[in-house]
Amino acid sequence: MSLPAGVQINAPITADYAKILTPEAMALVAKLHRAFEPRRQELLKARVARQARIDAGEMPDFLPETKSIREGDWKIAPLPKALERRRTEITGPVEAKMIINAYNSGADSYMTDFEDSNSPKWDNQIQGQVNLYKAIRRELSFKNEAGKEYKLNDKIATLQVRPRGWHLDEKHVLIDGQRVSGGVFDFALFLFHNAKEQIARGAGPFFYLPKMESHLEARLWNDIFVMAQNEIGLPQGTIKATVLIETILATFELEEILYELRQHSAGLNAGRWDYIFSCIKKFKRNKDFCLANRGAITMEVPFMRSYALSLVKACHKRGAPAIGGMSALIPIKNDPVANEKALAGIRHDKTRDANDGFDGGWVAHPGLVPIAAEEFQKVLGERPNQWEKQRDENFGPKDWLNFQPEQPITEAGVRNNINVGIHYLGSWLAGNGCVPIHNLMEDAATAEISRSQVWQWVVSPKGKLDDGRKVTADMVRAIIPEELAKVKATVTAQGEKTETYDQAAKIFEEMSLADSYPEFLTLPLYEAME
Ligand SMILES: CC(=O)SCCNC(=O)CCNC(=O)[C@H](O)C(C)(C)COP(=O)(O)OP(=O)(O)OC[C@H]1O[C@@H](n2cnc3c(N)ncnc32)[C@H](O)[C@@H]1OP(=O)(O)O
Ligand SMILES: O=CC(=O)O
Ligand SMILES: [Mg+2]
Repeated sequence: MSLPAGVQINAPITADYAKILTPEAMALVAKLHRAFEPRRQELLKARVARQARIDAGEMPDFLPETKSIREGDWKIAPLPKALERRRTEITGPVEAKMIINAYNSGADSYMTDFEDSNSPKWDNQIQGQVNLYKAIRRELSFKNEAGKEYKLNDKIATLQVRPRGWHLDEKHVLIDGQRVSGGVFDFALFLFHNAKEQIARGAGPFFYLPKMESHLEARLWNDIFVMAQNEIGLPQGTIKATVLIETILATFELEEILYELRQHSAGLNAGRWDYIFSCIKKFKRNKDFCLANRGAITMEVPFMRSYALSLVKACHKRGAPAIGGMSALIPIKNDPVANEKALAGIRHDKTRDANDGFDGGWVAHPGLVPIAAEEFQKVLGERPNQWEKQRDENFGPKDWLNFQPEQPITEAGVRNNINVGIHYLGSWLAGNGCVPIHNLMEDAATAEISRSQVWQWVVSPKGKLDDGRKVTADMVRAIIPEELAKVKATVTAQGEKTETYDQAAKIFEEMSLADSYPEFLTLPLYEAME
């Protein structure tokens, strides 16, 4: 297959993949890479430098140089009709059956995911692009092993696409000998093949942008949008993107992020799981900071609540949608009592978000769409959104950095983190990036919390169990084989292979006991995968 000069693909290219990896589409990838890769690398270096300053005791605050943006009178550009109603947004990995089920779920919108819920194997990435290409043209179908056929309904959800974050490379694609950004690769291929088709069908190229830490990172996406629109002949402002506020540092730049993307913004989303992970990651070496068991860090604890309400306030002040995040609760089969409890938990989550002013929220599973829809209906009635609802609290650093509760930390909590971490890593290495574990949705973001808590409880003087024992490296080393055995038994009982789980346990131990904390668990995992 012919590729533009300087472009190399070191992975299999099937006949279907060749329809995506065309010379013209790869030329766009190469153009964006050559124009913007130096800036991506600078921004990644700036993250490392900032982390070093935080490790040395610097605390984040509002940026003095962007005061005029926070105080200025501006709004984001008007949104297309297709993005006015987003009460229910279902999310999920880019597999054919799940794409069809999500599109047909009755949700207003569907965020298809190359990120947290996707394991970025070459085949997952490119087959995902093939699936979306077909789905947008209504050519996607699927038949399961029992012969059940899946097709798209007449009425389907509005598509939004989440490319990978700035930290991830696509190692199979080299441009001038250098790895391309995973996010730029996912974005450019999708946009090149589908934007005009989506517009012709009454929607548009809509994206979700993950894990950003500053408005300068948002500016990079904006500049990429501008060049990509020019390259493929789309009017400026056609692309719309919702930014996930899922790092503690981004909370200090909510309005700046909206401002950078104001021609392309579709609002902000409260990505709670990566947010908790980011709080742990950023302040993990601060002796005063140590969060309790994962289950105790709910949306109702003060630092999470102040973040969520600040996000609604910033969005509505700027005419932008505020979209709520995802509860990890999912329907539970074969246990009606536990199922009722899980569904009540979802209802509670959506009721709170709707009353707080969010315009919609995420669900993990089609069975949860009607519940989320009902709760938003109660608050919104006939209105498609509540962009007009203004909040007037003035939360700031002392609220966002008030990291409580610190207790309980229990042996069960340590074991749960180790069990979930190994289970998720093993599944990810096998190519599945979203897994039900102990009746909860687990993806890269939730697994990051688990492995980071183990690291922090070992390192922090506050990492003590409720019975007085200190969490130590020896304790973790002793628990890992016990939890690995439990994980393997569970996976075997589900009829799946366990061959990736020993490696997962090894990587988990290395990551949670290393002196130098790996910035993302997906970085060593990605190097370990083909
Ligand atoms: C922190 C964040 O980033 S959140 C965003 C990322 N996370 C996600 O997107 C979560 C996506 N959700 C999922 O992957 C799944 O719901 C899981 C893994 C949590 C649970 O999956 P399962 O145990 O297979 O669910 P279950 O067996 O109840 O599924 C029933 C049906 O619903 C489908 N389904 C479940 N979740 C989804 C979904 N999110 N999208 C589309 N279809 C779905 C299943 O494919 C299955 O279809 P079938 O009956 O036609 O075979
Ligand atoms: O991407 C969402 C999150 O909660 O993380
Ligand atoms: Mg996330």
